[in-house]
Amino acid sequence: MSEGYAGPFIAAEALGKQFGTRIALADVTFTVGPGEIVGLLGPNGAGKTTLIGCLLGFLLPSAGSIRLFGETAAELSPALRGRTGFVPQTMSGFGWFRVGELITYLGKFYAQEPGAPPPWLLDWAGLDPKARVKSLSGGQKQRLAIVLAMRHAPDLLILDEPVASLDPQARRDFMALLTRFCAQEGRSVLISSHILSDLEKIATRAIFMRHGSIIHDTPMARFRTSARWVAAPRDALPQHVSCLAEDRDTGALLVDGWDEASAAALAATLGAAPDVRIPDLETAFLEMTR
Ligand SMILES: Nc1ncnc2c1ncn2[C@@H]1O[C@H](COP(=O)(O)OP(=O)(O)OP(=O)(O)O)[C@@H](O)[C@H]1O
Repeated sequence: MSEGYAGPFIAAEALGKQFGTRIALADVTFTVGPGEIVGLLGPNGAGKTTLIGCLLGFLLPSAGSIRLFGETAAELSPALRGRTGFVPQTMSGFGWFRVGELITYLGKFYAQEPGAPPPWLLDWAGLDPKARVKSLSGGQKQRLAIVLAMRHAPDLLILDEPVASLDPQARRDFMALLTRFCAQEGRSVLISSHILSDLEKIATRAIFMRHGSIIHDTPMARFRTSARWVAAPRDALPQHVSCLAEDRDTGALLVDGWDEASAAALAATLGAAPDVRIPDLETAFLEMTR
């Protein structure tokens, strides 16, 4: 990132990825700016891990481009790599290292060696620095992966299903920790998770993926104020309201762009006030990605 760079931290443009004939990503375009906590939502096989792989330069795009801090992701300079942190789905390897040794050892790979992790991060993780990595439980290994990704105070943190093996208390504490991390001016998070109640609390934006494509990208503030379940026929919706999905059980429509004017217009069309409900992220997700 050149001095004074003020663009998005992540910029994907018409990104595509194929494995042989299998299309894992198709025409994915989005940006993530400073200060955003972006939740990446999608059912199994939607392409989240592939997208993260392209972001980290582990996978090369088959089409389009993906840039971090303005530079091609796969050719990121060591200095910019040091401004990112990554938490994988599972941490493997390094079994014979002791926790403290591994933290010190991996610090040596940075362009500028970071100091020891901040005490609040180590307190959260609660790991014995003398314990062998191979002796840690799945949840403890995940805490270690989080310490390793955050120890150098990266500007951009990318997390692929980071909380699946954390217990409820550790998960809750981690979500608070992420919010605290982003409160530092200008830091960003891209987090893929199936625990939508967590994302609902901390994300500032949600990107919904299905079959390798983005099907909806919304600020959470907009989702809260203008996404609604509305009991009405599709052709009765006011023009400025778009339909995102239909609840197969009740027939209600999930709409975006709902406001007071929509309610008045629809009531006039139907001759009665429609039944309108506020969606949660999980039910919206289930109907949109079905
Ligand atoms: N190395 C690979 N070779 C072939 N196909 C692959 C490879 N990696 C991923 N895929 C395919 O690409 C698609 C997207 O997979 P991906 O792992 O990105 O999904 P995901 O959204 O992360 O899923 P999950 O929630 O289960 O982790 C799937 O159809 C998957 O089978």
